[in-house]
Amino acid sequence: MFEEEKRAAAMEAIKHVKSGMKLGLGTGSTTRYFLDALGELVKSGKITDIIGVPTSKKTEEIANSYGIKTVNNINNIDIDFDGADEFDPDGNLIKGGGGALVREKIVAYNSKNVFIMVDSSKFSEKLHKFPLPVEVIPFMEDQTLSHIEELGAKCTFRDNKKFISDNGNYIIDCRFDYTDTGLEQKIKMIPGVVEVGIFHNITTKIFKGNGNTCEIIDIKKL
Ligand SMILES: O=C(CO)[C@H](O)[C@H](O)COP(=O)(O)O
Repeated sequence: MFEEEKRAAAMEAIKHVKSGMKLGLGTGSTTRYFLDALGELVKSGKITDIIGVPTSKKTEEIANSYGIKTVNNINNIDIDFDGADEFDPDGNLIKGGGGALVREKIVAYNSKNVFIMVDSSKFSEKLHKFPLPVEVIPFMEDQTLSHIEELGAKCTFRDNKKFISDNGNYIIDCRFDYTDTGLEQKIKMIPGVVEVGIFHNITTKIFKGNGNTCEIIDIKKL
């Protein structure tokens, strides 16, 4: 439904890619528009010497199909390009709808700039719409879920534990009345929790599709 807006966001964001850059490569349908456009630029030789850090096996496969070099361990990533499931006016994000939140947060945290590409449906004044994804190890996982529920959520294992992340873990989708960023630390303290899909104070710019145009929201000064 919002495909035109996703594409508009990706086409605006990709203008910031320069040859020789180290890029974080996100996961999801919006980032797919970015990856396909980047792939065409690399194939045509308009952009060269890119190194990508993929945030999922799917993204790695797409990048490699275009001949983009990918690595899993590198310093000084210039720009991380990724999507989000929900964002607020301060650039706080909910991520993990595609189950890639662990690698996405590691890449974002280690990038000089984080550019988030979204369609207009992802905006909320306060984060509350999208259930908060939490990645947990497959050991005593039912107890881990119970401890998260004690914080005020209704939790379910994604696809009844049939969904397994690229890291071999389960994802729990947590429905809070609204997702206060303070929950990130409270949930991460629970033994068994690997990562929480709250991305607080990480975003540099948001590229928000609006019809066939894109609004750029500056969160942090570059
Ligand atoms: O966090 C993510 C994956 O873990 C995705 O970036 C997020 O789910 C947005 O995906 P889409 O662009 O398909 O809406």
